Amino acid sequence: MKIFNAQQIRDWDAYTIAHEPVSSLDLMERASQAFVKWFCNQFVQTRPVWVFCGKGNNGGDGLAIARILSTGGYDVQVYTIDYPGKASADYSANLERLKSHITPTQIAAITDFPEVPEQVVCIDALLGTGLSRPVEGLLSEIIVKLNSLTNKIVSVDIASGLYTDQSNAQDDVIVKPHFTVTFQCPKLSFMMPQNAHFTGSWHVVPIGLSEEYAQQTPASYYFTEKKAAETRIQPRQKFSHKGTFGHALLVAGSFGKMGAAVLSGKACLRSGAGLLTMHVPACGYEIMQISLPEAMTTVDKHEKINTQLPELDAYSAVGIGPGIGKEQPTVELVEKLLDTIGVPLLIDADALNILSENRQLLDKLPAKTILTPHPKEFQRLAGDSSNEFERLEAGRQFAIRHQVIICLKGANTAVILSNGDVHFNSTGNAGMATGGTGDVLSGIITSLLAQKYPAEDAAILGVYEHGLAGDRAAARRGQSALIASDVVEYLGW
Ligand SMILES: NC(=O)C1=CN([C@@H]2O[C@H](COP(=O)(O)OP(=O)(O)OC[C@H]3O[C@@H](n4cnc5c(N)ncnc54)[C@H](OP(=O)(O)O)[C@@H]3O)[C@@H](O)[C@H]2O)[C@@H](O)CC1
Ligand SMILES: [K+]
Repeated sequence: MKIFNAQQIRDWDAYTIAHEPVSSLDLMERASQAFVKWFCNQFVQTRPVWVFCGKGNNGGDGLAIARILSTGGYDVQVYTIDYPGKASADYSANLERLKSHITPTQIAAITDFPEVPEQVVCIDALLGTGLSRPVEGLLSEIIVKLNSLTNKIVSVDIASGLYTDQSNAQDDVIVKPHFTVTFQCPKLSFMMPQNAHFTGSWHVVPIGLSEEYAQQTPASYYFTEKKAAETRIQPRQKFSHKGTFGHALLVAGSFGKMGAAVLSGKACLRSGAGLLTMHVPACGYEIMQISLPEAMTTVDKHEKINTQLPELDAYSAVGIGPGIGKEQPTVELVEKLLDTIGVPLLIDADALNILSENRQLLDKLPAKTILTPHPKEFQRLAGDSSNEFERLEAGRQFAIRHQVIICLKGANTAVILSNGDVHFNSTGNAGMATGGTGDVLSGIITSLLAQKYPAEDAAILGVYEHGLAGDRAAARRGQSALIASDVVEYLGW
């Protein structure tokens, strides 16, 4: 699913109005009905609903939502806010329509803000995607009040005060909703961990905006859901054999960190590679043979670290990094690998740190190499950023400059392609913030590369399936108990 920016969303709206055709007032009605449908599934009719409306179209939605809920039997009160600025035409039209159902109360000063009983669900329809500047004055006082309540808050389209596609300042006043019900597509700002408090649990509801516009309008940002991920899966043919599915090489492990090698190796096999060879230091030989009998093992001459590059001819993809450490002989191994590799490559963990500390190696990265940094590793690679929008932009510039693919790990892992397009992942949960899950991801993606998946598909699908396995595991045992081995256990597609 494409993620459009605020201007594109306005254009999408206008395109739909012109081409469907539909009046903007009817489109607002459709959006409001879609919101109400979600709302009625979430909150029973006995919950009183108070709607706080600004004067733009977001406020217009609020008025229409209030009317529809009231017609549907909810006990609804409406608060309009008296602040400088002109009301939109559809807001005014909906205010007229509302009057035969509900008499709104105007808030002219913060002292007019009502006492809100505990049971009330508050709907935030103050400002939407038309936000153009920080919220000030009475509107900001109202947001502060709303945020001080213990009541459930549901934001219409986007939390009031939150920008759609740019970073807010640290001290901006923004609603902190429990839920956001957003129209037609997720918003870029929802993808940023810094905004988690300002989205709550967010849900996209379709409002029938033009499919044609969505298809023909280029976007730089995408949200990878089930369908987008599954279309990338290559079905296995009946007459295939293990040679069909490639031979992966994982260079992993060091003394005390053989677990990283085991986890990535297991994940690699569970992700469909025909054959797997693990290259590990001598101390890891028995560990690998016992814990991963399905894999072959080549051992380094060094007891504790990897120093030698195995002959690469036999392999269809290579993954390097989990648990390897940063000793000088390992740095040399990474350099030699970059000088000689002719098959798809994944670089993770300490191999990324080696790149950060030996920056001349960056110029040797083969095109479409997949890098899987967590935020700290990414910072070492690409430098500091003052917020997550800036960090994402730094990631795009890095990916374009070096022609690599970056999986920037976190909630909604961002897969940044070498043309700068970003695919945010929809799966995964906070239980996966535990040691070893990154090693699992490396194994999955290396496996897909070995099976000749295009690098973009390997990254996007690998990240999706990794998160999905984590979600299955969390559903079975809860987030706190989740460990990386569980993610491997629940892989499967
Ligand atoms: N897209 C769709 O398909 C559909 C969208 N719909 C709905 O429309 C919403 C977008 O509507 P919208 O453009 O009228 O924006 P919204 O945020 O309500 O108000 C903008 C007004 O507020 C003003 N303003 C800006 N910042 C301000 C501030 N800090 N403090 C005070 N005022 C501020 C701004 O002033 P200006 O920037 O022009 O000076 C302008 O006058 C969208 O979120 C969704 O709910 C659905 O109804 C139907 C389908
Ligand atoms: K809002």
